[in-house]
Amino acid sequence: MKKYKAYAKVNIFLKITGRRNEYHEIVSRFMRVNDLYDALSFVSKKNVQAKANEFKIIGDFDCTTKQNTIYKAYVALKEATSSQALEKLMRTYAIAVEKHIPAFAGLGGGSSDAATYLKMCNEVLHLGLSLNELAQIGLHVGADVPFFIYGYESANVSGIGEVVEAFDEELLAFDIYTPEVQISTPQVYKAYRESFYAPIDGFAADELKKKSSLDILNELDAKEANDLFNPALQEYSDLEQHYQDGYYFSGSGSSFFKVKEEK
Ligand SMILES: C[C@@](CO)(OP(=O)(O)O)[C@H](O)COP(=O)(O)OP(=O)(O)OC[C@H]1O[C@@H](n2ccc(N)nc2=O)[C@H](O)[C@@H]1O
Ligand SMILES: Nc1ncnc2c1ncn2[C@@H]1O[C@H](COP(=O)(O)OP(=O)(O)O)[C@@H](O)[C@H]1O
Repeated sequence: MKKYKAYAKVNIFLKITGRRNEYHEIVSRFMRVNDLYDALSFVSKKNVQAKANEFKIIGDFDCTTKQNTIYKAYVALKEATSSQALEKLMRTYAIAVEKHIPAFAGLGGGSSDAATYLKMCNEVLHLGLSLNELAQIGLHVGADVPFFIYGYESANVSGIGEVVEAFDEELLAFDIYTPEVQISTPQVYKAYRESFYAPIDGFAADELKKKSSLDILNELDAKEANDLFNPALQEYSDLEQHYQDGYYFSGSGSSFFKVKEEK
């Protein structure tokens, strides 16, 4: 069976521009991590231990099936399309995931799996959904899902994650370090809101959106580049000891990254 790659991402910069209900509006440069991905495939239930009516995910996860973003993507797709063929597909096949992207890492692993699953279903079932439609469905699963639906190597992402604009630049290679600190995204946003709230204005956001990722990383330090780094340090005191000079913080953490040095 064909294998589909679900890439990781890093946030080159992530700035808050305001609030929307329970969410925060952001402006962020997302870049794909080309050498870090999960691999997803459909596997016939004849070849695995699974009940006919069970939604079966095979893979190394620390959450239940109902909590898995892939299952959430299935539910969202079913609601959006009422597709009988989708239900039939998941009665016949399990979804196998070779998990390489660490969880709780700020690398978007769960969101990328969900996006890839939506695209796989669209392809094999000939649902004919556009990328915009898939992104809208995916947004119900997580704010990072639309970026992975569009599949750009680099993009400016805004709103709460639903506005994705391709950014034309060279794809960078990264050294990534993921400390074993289980960071909760909602907790970090909450700490930002309560202790660090200082949204940037539209002019500053536009300036950032125009700059290449290399220029951003040359000009800003880790705290300037990511508004969620200070709140994450406040909430997770263990994080400080893992921070090394020259590294940047991805999303709500816990991963740090830097551009790979050429050998
Ligand atoms: C911080 C970022 C940056 O890329 O990603 P990660 O570091 O988690 O990968 C995203 O903004 C996270 O995206 P994601 O992890 O998909 O968030 P969701 O599941 O949609 O939201 C979880 C919770 O985080 C908070 N949240 C999320 C996104 C956002 N723009 N504002 C928020 O305040 C809300 O409290 C929300 O209920
Ligand atoms: N397909 C999935 N892959 C990874 N984690 C998942 C998935 N589905 C649900 N989760 C849960 O989501 C949380 C972490 O999400 P993940 O996307 O890996 O991290 P982050 O949002 O920090 O990038 C954990 O609670 C994990 O159990």
